[in-house]
Formats: sequence, structure tokens, C-alpha cells
Amino acid sequence: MTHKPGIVITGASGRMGQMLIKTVLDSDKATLVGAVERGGHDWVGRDVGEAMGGVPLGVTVTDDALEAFSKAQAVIDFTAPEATLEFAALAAQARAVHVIGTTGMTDEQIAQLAPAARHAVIVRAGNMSLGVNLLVQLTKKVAAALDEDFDIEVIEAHHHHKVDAPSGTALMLGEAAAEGRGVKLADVSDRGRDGITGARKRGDIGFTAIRGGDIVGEHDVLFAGAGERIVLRHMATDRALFARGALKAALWGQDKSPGEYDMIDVLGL
Ligand SMILES: NC(=O)c1ccc[n+]([C@@H]2O[C@H](COP(=O)([O-])OP(=O)(O)OC[C@H]3O[C@@H](n4cnc5c(N)ncnc54)[C@H](O)[C@@H]3O)[C@@H](O)[C@H]2O)c1
Ligand SMILES: O=C(O)C1=N[C@H](C(=O)O)CCC1
Repeated sequence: MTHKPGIVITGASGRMGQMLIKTVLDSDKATLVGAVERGGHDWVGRDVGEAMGGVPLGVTVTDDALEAFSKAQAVIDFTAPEATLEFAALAAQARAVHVIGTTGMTDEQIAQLAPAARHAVIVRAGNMSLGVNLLVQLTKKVAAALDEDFDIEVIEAHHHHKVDAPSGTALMLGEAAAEGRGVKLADVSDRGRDGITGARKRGDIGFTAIRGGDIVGEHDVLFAGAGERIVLRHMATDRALFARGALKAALWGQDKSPGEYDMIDVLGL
């Protein structure tokens, strides 16, 4: 029998945490060996299966991340920026693959992952789905083919609990559009228009964030020209999509050298 990598899920009680636990349990390629929550959370000390309203799974939710990671081959982490930075150092110490789905990290926080990536594999992406990563590649191609006569706008919509904007996916799409155009996103990014903004600046890449209800995640990249518009669209209707991608990344990372990777690497796009 081949060895199944042991997986720890951080943020176990979260929307993605619970989806990731179900995805690992449903997989015949990996085993759930740990579940981590923040100190003081009422799931800590409980069996994770029972806490999720099901049967006991023999895995107790812990706030001791290093202890949990030391038994694992991979950590799948969809939590919050500060927590993810802490987990990166601990996953590196345990030599476990660290799959990061957390969004809303600043450029400075992303740079702080580098020391951990010298010791362990880190796969980080603002969106783990095949469809969005294909859309990233398409966006790059379309942006490279069109000149600044086409205004680029990224429009995203998510559920009302989401705390960061623009979404990680919108930023991936914006980066891809900027790369296609041969410019730096930071130089052309236009976020949060309000009031007398003045006319749109040629070459800018605009972002709009919609928040409402239970929208899982929707992204449009609009190329608006004179007399015509092109819209590239992805619509996620089920969070399982992201969890499946994250598990794929955790398995893919098992035989890779330490370093920072993304889903384009995992999916070979
Ligand atoms: N990359 C992707 O494909 C993708 C997909 C969906 C969501 N996300 C991102 O994943 C993150 C989580 O999303 P969510 O909807 O599950 O949020 P959520 O609020 O439902 O869950 C976050 C969980 O993290 C836990 N947490 C926070 N700090 C912690 C700590 N120090 N230790 C342990 N646990 C801690 C919280 O208690 C909570 O259970 C967000 O950044 C979101 O944008 C990414
Ligand atoms: O629910 C969320 O939060 C999501 N976050 C990611 C993002 O910021 O793009 C991916 C889609 C869902």
C-alpha cells in the first residue's frame, strides 16, 4: 500500500476549514492527521468530527500548531494573514508542505514568507481553482493582444462575510492583465472610486468589489473599447472547488524542492 500524506487543516471551524476537512476525508490519497484553531476558540479540545456535527474522527482540535504540524506532511491554511505568517515558520520547522489560500496579505507580509520557503515547499494562490488559473492565463494573453484603447476593469463579487478587498483572485487577474501589458500593477491600479474622480486615466486597471449574501466568488475581467467589449468571466458556485485545488497542491508539493510556488505551477498551465 502506498503512503498517504498526513494533512493538517488550520482554521478548522471556518467556511473553508470545514470544506477542506470534508475534502480530505473524502479523498483516498490523503489522511486527516490534525485540525488547528486559534487559542480560546470553543472547538479547541473537541473531536473535529463531533464539532462539525458528525461522527467522531479521532482528531482533536488543537491550538498547538507546531505539535500538529510535526505529525504531518502538509498543512492547508485558509485563515488570516497574521496567522498564516506564524504557520509558515512552523510548517517550515516541521518540513511540511504549506498550502496557503489566505488572501489579504500585504506585499510586506508576502515577502516575510521567503525564509520559510528556504526550508519547505510553499504553494500560495488567491484562488485554487483550475478555472480561475486558466482565466489568469487568458487575461494575460488578451491584455497583451490589445492596446490601451481598451480599458481594463476587474469586477468581483463575494459573500457579506468577506473581510478583504479587492479579492485575492481579483489581484491575480489584475497582475496578469498588467503583465500582459508590460506594466507594473502598482503603477496603474485604480481602486475605490468615489466622488468627483475625474475622467478615467488611460492605461489604468480598475477594481470594483461587490459584497452581498452568500455569493461564493465571481470575477469578470472587462476589456472595454470603442464600440465593443470583451468580458472574461469565472463563477464559483461551490467552495469544494477551492478545497479540491488546495488538496491537489498539497499532494503535488510532496516531492518538490523547498521554494515558493503557485497554482499555475501545480496545474502545469
Ligand atoms: N485561495 C482560495 O482559493 C480561497 C478560497 C476561499 C477563501 N479563501 C481565503 O481563505 C481565508 C479564509 O476564508 P473563510 O471564508 O474560510 O473565512 P472564515 O472566517 O470562515 O475562517 C477563517 C478561520 O481561521 C481561523 N483562524 C484565524 N486566526 C487563526 C489562528 N491564529 N490560528 C488558527 N485559526 C485561526 C478562524 O477562527 C476561522 O475559523 C480568507 O482569507 C479567504 O479570502 C481563499
Ligand atoms: O470566500 C472568499 O473569501 C474567497 N476568497 C478568495 C479571494 O479572495 O479571491 C477566492 C474566492 C473565495
